[in-house]
Amino acid sequence: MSESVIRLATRASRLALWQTEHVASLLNQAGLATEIVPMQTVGDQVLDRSLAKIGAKGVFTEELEESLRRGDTHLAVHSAKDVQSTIPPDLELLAFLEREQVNDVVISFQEDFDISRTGIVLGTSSTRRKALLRRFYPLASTAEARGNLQTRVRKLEEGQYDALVLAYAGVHRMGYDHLIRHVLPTDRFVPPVGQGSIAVESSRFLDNDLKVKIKQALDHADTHRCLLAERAFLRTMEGGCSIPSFALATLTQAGDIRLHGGLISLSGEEYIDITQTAPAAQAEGLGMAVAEYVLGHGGTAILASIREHRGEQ
Ligand SMILES: NCc1[nH]cc(CCC(=O)O)c1CC(=O)O
Repeated sequence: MSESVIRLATRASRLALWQTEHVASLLNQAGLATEIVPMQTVGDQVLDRSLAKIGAKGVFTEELEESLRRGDTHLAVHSAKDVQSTIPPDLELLAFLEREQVNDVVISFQEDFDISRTGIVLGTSSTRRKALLRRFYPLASTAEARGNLQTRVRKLEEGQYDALVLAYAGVHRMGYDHLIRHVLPTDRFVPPVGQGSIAVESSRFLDNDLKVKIKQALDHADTHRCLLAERAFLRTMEGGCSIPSFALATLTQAGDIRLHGGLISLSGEEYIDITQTAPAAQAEGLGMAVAEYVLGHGGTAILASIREHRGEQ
């Protein structure tokens, strides 16, 4: 095998492979040869519990990071949403790919599906989606839906739920657009940090010239700036994927960053959010400021009650 082939660590799900093939094709266009190395993560193996209950950080990333450390692979390709807010010191996030539409969507095989109807069952395992649904669609109930997208869509087709609530990015990439019945608005269903972008991670010790080439081929500067703000928000919230926090950064026409972030209680009753704007160079400070506002205006109490609730289970 030639030394110059870039080995890409990825989960083995079809969505992860699609995303990694996308990364590979951008690298190939830049003249870099690639090889895809699929692997299983804890998140792929433990399917009988919600992610909140598995609890461990990095359920979809740790095995990929271990492979970077061993030098078995050069890059790990993740859904940005699945990447922990703090990266271990021997690793770094090299690039964020241009973001796909960020919305959550509702998919169903029922052509006349209406989310406002009484008594419908929505499949989701996300604490954020469950809480937002309780707040905005209190007539619906939710049921656990773990597993990769194909598994969830099969369960939907079998009638285990009336509909699934999912990220548009995954639905679109897997070719399920024809099942979309509602596109949930981002001002209410604010997405989780990173949704819709692909993150590329490497060892800090990867050759510097190669890092520069990889960044040039993959990184989308505007997305990267937005993700810096969102990830600083998440770090300050000390949330991780099991906390129903949300944050969406966008660029204004003037080139500033606008960050809408918040937190919702599990019952959906309490909802704290704020939008702030700052110059793009202060992306991380903006993320911290929005999180500090949320924590200081009831967020700390919500987090404490979520932890207490977890302790009881
Ligand atoms: N948590 C699983 C996961 N990780 C990334 C995506 C979709 C792609 C993305 O959000 O970037 C999904 C599925 C979903 O939330 O519906």
